[in-house]
Amino acid sequence: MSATFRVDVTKEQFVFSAAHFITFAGDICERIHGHNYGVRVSVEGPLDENRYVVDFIALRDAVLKETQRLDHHVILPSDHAEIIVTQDETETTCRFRERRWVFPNEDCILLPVINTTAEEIARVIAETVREQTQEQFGDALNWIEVAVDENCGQWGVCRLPWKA
Ligand SMILES: Nc1nc2c(c(=O)[nH]1)N=C([C@H](O)[C@H](O)COP(=O)(O)OP(=O)(O)OP(=O)(O)O)CN2
Repeated sequence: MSATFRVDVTKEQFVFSAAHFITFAGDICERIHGHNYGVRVSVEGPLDENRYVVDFIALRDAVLKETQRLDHHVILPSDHAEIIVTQDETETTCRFRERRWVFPNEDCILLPVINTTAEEIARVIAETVREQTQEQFGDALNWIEVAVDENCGQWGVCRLPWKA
């Protein structure tokens, strides 16, 4: 069997603090609460002329850009069937049945997810990092995986093929 190679990057700076709430079991909607999310990223592929899969630093910087974008925001889903998010010039209003939350626009990040679970947030980070680094890293890689830790060891993980 031939060798396979992968890089894993996880840094203290990858922690982002954000508020969210999810629905589960059909109609239970959590109270808004926060997590200090942690992130790990992995990429698998052949070694290049430097004997790298990819440069740690370039991968680190792409993830940092995304964790910094999410840090200190309320993360809301844009694709949930019942959490309805609307925005006017200044405010973001979020409704779930009879409940309503209102935030300044600048405090919110809408993600293209059904529910803001760790798995879904991992997918969004993986898609964004893949898109940002694809030109630089080329197309020989096999996959990218992002893991998001919601609470000291509760990880949601998403692996995407390198070629979208
Ligand atoms: N597979 C997943 N399971 C759960 C997710 C998730 O994203 N993926 N998310 C949640 C909730 O968001 C929940 O709020 C998790 O938060 P946590 O603080 O861990 O909940 P606890 O009740 O365990 O909190 P304590 O601080 O430990 O009391 C649930 N499941």
